[in-house]
Amino acid sequence: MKLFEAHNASKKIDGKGILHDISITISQREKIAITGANGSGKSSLLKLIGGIYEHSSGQVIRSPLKVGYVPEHFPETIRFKIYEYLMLTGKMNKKSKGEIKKKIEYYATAFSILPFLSTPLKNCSKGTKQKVGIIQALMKDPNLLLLDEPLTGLDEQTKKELLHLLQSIQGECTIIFTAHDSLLINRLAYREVVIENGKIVSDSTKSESEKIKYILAEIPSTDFILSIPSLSYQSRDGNRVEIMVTAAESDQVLRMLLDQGCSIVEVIEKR
Ligand SMILES: Nc1ncnc2c1ncn2[C@@H]1O[C@H](COP(=O)(O)OP(=O)(O)OP(=O)(O)O)[C@@H](O)[C@H]1O
Repeated sequence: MKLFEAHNASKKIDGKGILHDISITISQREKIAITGANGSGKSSLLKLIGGIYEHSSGQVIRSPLKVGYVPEHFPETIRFKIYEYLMLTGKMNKKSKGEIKKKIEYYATAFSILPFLSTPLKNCSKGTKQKVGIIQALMKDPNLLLLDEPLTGLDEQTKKELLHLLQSIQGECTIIFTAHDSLLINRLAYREVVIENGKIVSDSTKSESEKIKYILAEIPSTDFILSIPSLSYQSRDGNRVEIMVTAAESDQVLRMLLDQGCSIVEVIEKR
């Protein structure tokens, strides 16, 4: 199902052309990275897709969508504690108090921010603020999640954590994000749209060898995994880990795991 179509759409603000001749079709469940240099128009394209910017000319068709939008910068002046802020955004989405409480508890646990729920947002780390930004968007149960540079300024560990959280968002949700960070572009997106001076200059889907695979393995100890810095993994129950690799590198990693006496439980490709 198509979620968004633009045909030669342009956007001007105060007479200045920001986006030019944008033609693009986006379908349900896609995971798209919008990349390009600073000031090229990435955020503006994201806003056009989400309906935050209306087009000035051309044609834009949007399906009726619940859009969750995570801005690049969390407003620094918000005086609320995390819990209060999420309650408030939940109420703005017309959810019942019980439902909001349940969702806050669920996402605060999943995003490991339970201990900070009573902390004022302005005192939180950038990573925690970013998680809160994503939670407020997810609480809408969006079918389109838009993230503006979600990993910028975070340390490597928090980047990996957020990557896993974004990958674990199940269902029909379409995710579109702007990024400079190769981690998110390589590991989350299946399609990359490159923008230059407000124009789309490339729109490509990953080849089979670039697709991501997940290896679920039982390992004697995490030391071996930790010794490979580029490998991204998440601990599962007991001594199980889920390791994320590109299809091209999966055979080599499988061999390394077997050499180390690990047993392979499952290898899956996720979309
Ligand atoms: N609301 C606005 N008012 C005026 N100019 C704007 C507005 N939004 C975007 N622009 C201009 O449009 C151009 C593209 O901006 P945009 O934020 O979309 O780029 P970007 O690729 O996301 O940049 P960055 O990587 O630095 O975040 C810039 O020249 C910017 O100044």
